[in-house]
Amino acid sequence: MEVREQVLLVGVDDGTTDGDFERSMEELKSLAKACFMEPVGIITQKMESINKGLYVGTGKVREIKETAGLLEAEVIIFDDALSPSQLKNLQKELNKPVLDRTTLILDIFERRARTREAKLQVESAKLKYMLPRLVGMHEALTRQGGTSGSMSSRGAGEKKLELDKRRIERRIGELSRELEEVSKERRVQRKKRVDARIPLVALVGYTNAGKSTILNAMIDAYAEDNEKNEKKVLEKDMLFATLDTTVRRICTGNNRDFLLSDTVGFIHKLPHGLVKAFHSTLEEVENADLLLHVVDCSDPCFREHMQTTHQTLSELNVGDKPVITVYNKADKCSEPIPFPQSSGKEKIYISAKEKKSIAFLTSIILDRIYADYVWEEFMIPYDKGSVLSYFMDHAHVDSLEHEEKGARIKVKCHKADRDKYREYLDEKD
Ligand SMILES: Nc1nc2c(ncn2[C@@H]2O[C@H](COP(=O)(O)OP(=O)(O)OP(=O)(O)O)[C@@H](O)[C@H]2O)c(=O)[nH]1
Ligand SMILES: [Mg+2]
Repeated sequence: MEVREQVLLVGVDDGTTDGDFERSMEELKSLAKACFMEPVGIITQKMESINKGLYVGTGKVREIKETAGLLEAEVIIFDDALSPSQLKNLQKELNKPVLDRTTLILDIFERRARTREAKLQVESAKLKYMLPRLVGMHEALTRQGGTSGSMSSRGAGEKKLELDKRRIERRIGELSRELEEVSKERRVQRKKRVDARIPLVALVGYTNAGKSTILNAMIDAYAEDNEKNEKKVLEKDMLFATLDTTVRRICTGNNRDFLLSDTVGFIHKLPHGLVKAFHSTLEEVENADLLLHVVDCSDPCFREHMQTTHQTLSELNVGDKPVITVYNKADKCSEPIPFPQSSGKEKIYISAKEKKSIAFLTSIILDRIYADYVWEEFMIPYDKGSVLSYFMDHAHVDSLEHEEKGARIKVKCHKADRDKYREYLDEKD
């Protein structure tokens, strides 16, 4: 059996939001577990503001050191992004490896990255985070090696640090060039889709809300049997199961297809730099016609999770896109909520595990993305075959009858198409 590293978790409660702190520490526990670590204890401190030099108070540092010794913790993990000087000082005081929330998230991202783009993005984010913190990391290593103190070894250490810095800077440069290449390929793909005028719907929301489960259920409902398995994505009860953006075509028939994209989940205290690092995968969200904000409404903290998602979306400058809030896992709520049901145009309650809910969600999506579509009847003369085939390819055709003067079709088409082909409208009176 694999030996798990024992870790001690540390957090500061600044008392700003009720219940926020406990939730954050619980989440840190899950993050540590997702990195295959074993949390053996939690130390917390109530403080109005974080200590600039040490994150916690001086007395607390002593307590952490003693507790870590007692519980045989090998690593100490802090619940915030530590500044380079905090990291350096804590490492020195505690004489043990120190990690922070961001490092854990980056570590999980690294494990989960599958596509070339995700791998490049994670490596770049990690190096950018490490660069200003190298000094602290180096000092800790030198101390552990027992070579601190002598002038000659310090000189050698500084030289090594300089070399490491330069190597990392070079690699960051390479990575951003490679990412630009991948991003270009993605843009070509997107242009093809835009030209084909297929609406793009993006699933967004907190990690573990059920985004991938919804995508898979849609594939189950609307894909051919033989391609179901290869199209599906990973859904799992763990943080950040999805790192790559996957776009799938959902074929509901009658020219009412849409593309559905699954994206990386958001989390509380996700560092700004990391959101930016994922910019190119999140471009699908920026280009979406409609966002489905998936919320796990069985989670007691769902309101805070929604808040985090809203913040992250506005960081991505997509805060004003049309949104449907999908309250998912209604089957798991402690207070039963009837589902599927909608509340106004913007909110629906479903369970991704239920077929009826998926059909309901699909009809709500179609109503929204095809809101600019209108029912019309056209009479298209037989010598205008190209107009007829345009409607057959781009409109939702209800009926087609061949009459003496031409083809009579009843369709739901885009308003722009109705205006363009106004002369063929079959106005009865
Ligand atoms: N009971 C119940 N469980 C659900 C429902 N939807 C999803 N789940 C479960 O919730 C867990 C997380 O689902 P995912 O679809 O992987 O969540 P996600 O939003 O894609 O998560 P990330 O990829 O980490 O961002 C899985 O174990 C699902 O089986 C639901 O409606 N009801
Ligand atoms: Mg997922």
